[in-house]
Amino acid sequence: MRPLTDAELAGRTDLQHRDDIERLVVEFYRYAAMDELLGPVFAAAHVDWPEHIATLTDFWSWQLLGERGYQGNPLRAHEPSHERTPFTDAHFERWLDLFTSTIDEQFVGPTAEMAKVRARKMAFAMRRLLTGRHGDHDEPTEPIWPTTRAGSG
Ligand code: HEM
Repeated sequence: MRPLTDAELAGRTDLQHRDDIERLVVEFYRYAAMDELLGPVFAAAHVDWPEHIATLTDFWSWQLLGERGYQGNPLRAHEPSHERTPFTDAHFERWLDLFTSTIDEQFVGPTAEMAKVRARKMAFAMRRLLTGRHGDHDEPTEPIWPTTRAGSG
């Protein structure tokens, strides 16, 4: 990713609406799909991009804006299978690097900060659950997702 110009930095806003979340998701997967490490994972999964982008927009709109809508099971979606070898630490690190730098490139503000914190917690928790390892000492050990759905209680 190239360094941002002053004009680009000045033009950033926070993640406020579903449209912003969708833009984040689109930009993130643009980088992820082209990435030398992550790209082959998505290619091997034969990802239906319009559907995946809609699902991930639902997921992050739930996480960051509290909107209902996401119906999936993220952990199951990342389990190794006969078609997919397990993700390594390098995959998780790259995923997090790209997600964080996409946010910094496009957005600034409290929700953008929360997105980075949530992504980091979820990536470490997901890694721990999928690999059975306990990971770094300073990483969170609380449940992977907020246990209540937005609007459920
Ligand atoms: C090692 C890093 C990661 C890789 C390589 C990866 C890759 C994938 C792939 C291949 C899918 C399935 C797409 C499809 O079949 O359409 C998927 C789904 C998904 N991923 Fe990841 N992912 C990673 C980390 C994460 C993290 C850390 C999060 C959450 C913060 C996340 C959130 C999701 C969600 C919500 C789905 C959709 C699940 C559903 O179907 O409901 N991923 N990911």
